[in-house]
Amino acid sequence: MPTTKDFGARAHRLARERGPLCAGIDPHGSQLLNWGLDDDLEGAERFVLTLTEAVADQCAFVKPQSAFFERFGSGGVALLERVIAECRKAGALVILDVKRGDIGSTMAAYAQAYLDPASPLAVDAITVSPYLGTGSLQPAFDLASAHGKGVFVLARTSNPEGKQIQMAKRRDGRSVAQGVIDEVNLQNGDAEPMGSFGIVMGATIGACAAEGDARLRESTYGITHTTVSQRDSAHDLSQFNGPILVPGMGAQGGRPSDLPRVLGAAANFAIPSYSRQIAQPGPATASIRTAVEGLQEECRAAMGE
Ligand SMILES: O=c1ccn([C@@H]2O[C@H](COP(=O)(O)O)[C@@H](O)[C@H]2O)c(=O)[nH]1
Repeated sequence: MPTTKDFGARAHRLARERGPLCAGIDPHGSQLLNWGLDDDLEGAERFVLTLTEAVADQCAFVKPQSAFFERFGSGGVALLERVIAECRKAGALVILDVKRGDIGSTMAAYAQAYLDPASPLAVDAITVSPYLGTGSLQPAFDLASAHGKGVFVLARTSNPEGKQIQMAKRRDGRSVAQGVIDEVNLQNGDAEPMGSFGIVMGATIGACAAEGDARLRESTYGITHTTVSQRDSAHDLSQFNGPILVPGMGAQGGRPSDLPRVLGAAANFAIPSYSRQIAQPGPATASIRTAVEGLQEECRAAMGE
């Protein structure tokens, strides 16, 4: 039974309060150099703590990219723990972009690492990969449900290489991505205002199926989105009832106007995510805050809020 303490409900509430934007915290070598910092642990620390101070009380969502911390070894992981704690203290929901996926028994250990509140790396939600089968992610769904956490499953990623596998056709006619979308949505049931199980849809991908296409599928083939999607060029989000993390904004070319194009009516579930672009005006925190405010407004307007 979903409650107001669940990730979906908390995300919905905070996005309305602070805006839908997710601030990515990626201590990328080139970003450190842009700020006049060395590409080492000390530089990364200055970079991420400055960004955290600028965005964590302003944004509903903060998304550290684990890889950029892990490259510094145990010191980087300790820094990640610190960023998580600071962001949560400032009231932001932390989505750790860690893209885990493994056989069920190992997946349970990954879930424990990030979704068990007793873990030093506990966050509000994580990204996971469904390429060992969406069913292999069940331990993460279960632990998230038990602790009011969220899970975002990669469906259509923002990189051009993703299309070949994600848009491949399954035997039932749906694309691999559509199968993932439908399977994740089963976890959400009829949760209100939305469930805690989300998908990742890059801002740089093709448009969603128009409403008319979804109706045509039903009337012509007597099928619904949960069985077969007849189009392979588009995805159908008309029944999706969870948060949609949208990376690829800014540096990769995605714009707020892409949100309704890619997500259709589900754009109101969008969490548009920017990493490099929000660090660009730094290191002055006031400049970062002003840029984030502008992007929040552009995203809200594009989402029809
Ligand atoms: O499909 C995906 C999934 C995740 N990402 C991650 O988002 C940020 C994007 O960084 P930008 O600087 O805003 O381009 C990065 O951490 C990726 O690993 C993605 O880009 N696409």
